[in-house]
Amino acid sequence: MADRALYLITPNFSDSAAFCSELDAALRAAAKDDIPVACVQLRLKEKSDEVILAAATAVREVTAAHGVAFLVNDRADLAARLSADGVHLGQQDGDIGEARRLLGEEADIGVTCHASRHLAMIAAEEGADYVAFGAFYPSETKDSQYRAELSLVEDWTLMTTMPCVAIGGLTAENSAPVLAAGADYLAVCGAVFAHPEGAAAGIRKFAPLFGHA
Ligand SMILES: Cc1ncc(COP(=O)(O)OP(=O)(O)O)c(N)n1
Ligand SMILES: Cc1ncsc1CCOP(=O)(O)O
Ligand SMILES: [Mg+2]
Repeated sequence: MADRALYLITPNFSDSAAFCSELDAALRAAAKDDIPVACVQLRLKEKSDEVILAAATAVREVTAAHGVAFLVNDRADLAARLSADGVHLGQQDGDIGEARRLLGEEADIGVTCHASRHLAMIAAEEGADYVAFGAFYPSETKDSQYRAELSLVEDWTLMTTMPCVAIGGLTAENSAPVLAAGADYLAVCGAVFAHPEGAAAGIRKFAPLFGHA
């Protein structure tokens, strides 16, 4: 994954065609304005495997067209069936070693570490490729009982070279301190996909954070 970039997380969509059209518009806008996008994580909750697999096929067509990595949330087995670029695992989503076995050495395996340096150190020891800290701000997408502080990111970047993702209520307006603290990726769902003027307008707002007016 490219460094210092957006990490897009899908909303829990039902209409794949409509979502893919929004995603395509967002990725076009990002490319035009030079806004780096490292990956798209397919995060579909409470859906059957068949629904996830069909949605994944549609979303991956869009990510592939834009040269953006495609990650699956929660399910290393589905990520393997899809030959996805990686998987994001929460603390209850299975074992990093098993995900590595299923996905191979090249896959990106990320792990939710909430607001805990201890969890991040364990994930690093177990072979994760990145750790995710959050929530930094209240999120409309997912309630989180954890609140991460900027100092956690600062400490992590001093301690290790392992990339870290920041997540939770991130917007173009509140993310500058998170990047300044050393976060490699800004994981964003609502600020892009729930933007009132559409996902392309949502993603354009992030341009100044990546050095573009
Ligand atoms: C990049 C990233 N960070 C954290 C999460 C949250 O994962 P998890 O705690 O497993 O919660 P769900 O997303 O599965 O509800 C994530 N998905 N992505
Ligand atoms: C999956 C997840 N985990 C912690 S907050 C969150 C949701 C991120 O979405 P948003 O960018 O809309 O807050
Ligand atoms: Mg999960």
